Amino acid sequence: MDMEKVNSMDFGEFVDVFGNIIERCPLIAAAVWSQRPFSDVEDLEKHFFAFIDALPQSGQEGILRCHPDLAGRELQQSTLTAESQREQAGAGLTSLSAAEQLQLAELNALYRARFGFPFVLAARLSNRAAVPRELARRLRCPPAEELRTALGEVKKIGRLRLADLFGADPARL
Ligand SMILES: NC(=O)N[C@H]1NC(=O)NC1=O
Repeated sequence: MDMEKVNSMDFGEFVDVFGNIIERCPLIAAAVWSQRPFSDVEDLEKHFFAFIDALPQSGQEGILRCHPDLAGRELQQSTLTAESQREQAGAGLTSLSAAEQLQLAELNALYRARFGFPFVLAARLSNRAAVPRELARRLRCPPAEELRTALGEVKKIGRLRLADLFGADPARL
């Protein structure tokens, strides 16, 4: 895909293609469409991120709440989005032992109880051993810092998804 094609997309097509750059938040793609034309992928990405940054805290927490748990119920029930399924599988989270699943479920529940939103991590940059370690570490962070960290992970996920669509190297975005 190239930018000329993106800039010529009508609203419906744009939201179909970019609606899940931020997990289950097509509203963000809908808002970004109004800001076309985009000069390059980096510029497009900036608009997604600026929308997130401009939200009040309740909206930012809402974005986090749109994310499925890592190795959670939706993975078990095969109701994840295609992108999330691929990311979680890539990190080995679809082949956890029963004990690993239980450990992650307990940590996910503790995290949600403490912060009021699910634990979000760019699974493609992690692996099945690192996920529970990172979760346990972030559980001890102050809430304001944790919100910033979690939104940073949302952006990493978005950057990787954009890079997939454009066949780009995410490090160069
Ligand atoms: N909870 C959570 O981090 N979920 C997200 N992470 C990721 O890489 N894909 C997701 O859906």
